[in-house]
Amino acid sequence: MDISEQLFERAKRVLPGGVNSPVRAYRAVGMAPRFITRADGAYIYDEDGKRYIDYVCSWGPMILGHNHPVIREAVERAVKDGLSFGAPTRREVEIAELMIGMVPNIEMVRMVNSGTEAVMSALRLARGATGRDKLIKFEGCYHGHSDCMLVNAGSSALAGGHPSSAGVPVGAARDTLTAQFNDLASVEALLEQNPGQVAAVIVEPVAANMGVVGPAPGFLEGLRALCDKHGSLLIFDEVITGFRLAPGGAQAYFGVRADLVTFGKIIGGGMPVGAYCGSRALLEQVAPCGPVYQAGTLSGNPVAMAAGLAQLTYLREHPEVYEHINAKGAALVEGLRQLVKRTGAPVVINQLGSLLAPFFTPTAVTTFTDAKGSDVAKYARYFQGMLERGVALAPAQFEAMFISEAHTQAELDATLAAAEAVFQTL
Ligand SMILES: Cc1ncc(COP(=O)(O)O)c(C=O)c1O
Ligand SMILES: N[C@H](C=O)CCC(=O)O
Repeated sequence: MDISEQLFERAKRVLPGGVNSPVRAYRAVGMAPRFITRADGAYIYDEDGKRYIDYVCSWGPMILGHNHPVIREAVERAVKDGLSFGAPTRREVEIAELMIGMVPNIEMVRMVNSGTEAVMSALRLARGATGRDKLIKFEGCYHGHSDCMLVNAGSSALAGGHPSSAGVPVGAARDTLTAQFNDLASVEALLEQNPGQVAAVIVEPVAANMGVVGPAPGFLEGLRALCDKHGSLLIFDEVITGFRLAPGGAQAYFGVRADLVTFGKIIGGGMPVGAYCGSRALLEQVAPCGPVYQAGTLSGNPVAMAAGLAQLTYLREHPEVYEHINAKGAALVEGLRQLVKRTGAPVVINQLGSLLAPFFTPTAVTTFTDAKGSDVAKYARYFQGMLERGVALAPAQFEAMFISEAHTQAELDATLAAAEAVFQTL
């Protein structure tokens, strides 16, 4: 047993499944997880001294690569002033101003500690503001683990076989209606069957927890129109797409306005942060201004704000980052598609900007049904082969690959060389 395997055995005695988040247990790829000691640039290093090109990027936050000096130094400076005050700070104002300046259609920001909290709070706000209880989400989209969102969810909930979790009271899930991603008619039908009752439609503008599936032309615009027609709020869950597709996120990238937007990941620079944002009229319904209660002991934590502020400031001052990561996404997908042609491997690769996912299926993947129909056992073999060759992909089919500013042509070439070898074995 190598050191990671030994640590995993120890971990399983004290942590459920040996981990603090299910996907990390590598169950979907049938092996023991790597235990990571450090990360730098495009690489992560494990307890056994092995180095991997990292396409997990902490599930998205590390858009500039790991251990970026600008963020590390901001955190080091912040730590010297104390770890938490439970009181307002200048940095919270600065990061909110920065986000409002970069993202269209948001006038106010409330900081929380995770993407889950951001979505849970945005949904409460939507229900409070509209006086309606029902919500529409999409099968295979993941919005964190609040009760009402663990209904037909994606990500590890799907990979682990529990898209609708045990422990969610019937009452908490009853008002969550499920539609199909890229199928406007399924949304329209639910809105018509529940007239005047749907508080919000929540969507990942790019579905990135069923692998990666982009919105079909007109899908997001159609959701906007349906929400307007039925008086429901449109929530973009931009925990993955926010500050990744573009500085203004999916709203800017696709030119569609959302009423509420949730963020996480990138806005924390690697620290635990989430936020929900929208118009002044909506956000002023939140306590202490309005009747929708939401609070947090560590919300707006000064160290987390320093990391997020440093990362977002860097992104605002270096918009070329987006050209770079999107071009690298396009180059990687092009290289992989050529390999698919050459080797005849039955693989479809979806890509939007710096988000990618391979599906082991011969036909296009544009819906959740298509994604679910791909060969997950083959994905597991692909993952294992790539890891052996020093490339760390998401350890489950229903996740995204993330490209950072730190990935260079050398890493892309090494990734393609590894993929060529692995495709031949599948
Ligand atoms: C789109 C989306 N929303 C919400 C979440 C929940 O965020 P967190 O894991 O920070 O709670 C995630 C990821 O986990 C996500 O990908
Ligand atoms: N798909 C999830 C977030 O985007 C993966 C992170 C996790 O569940 O630990």
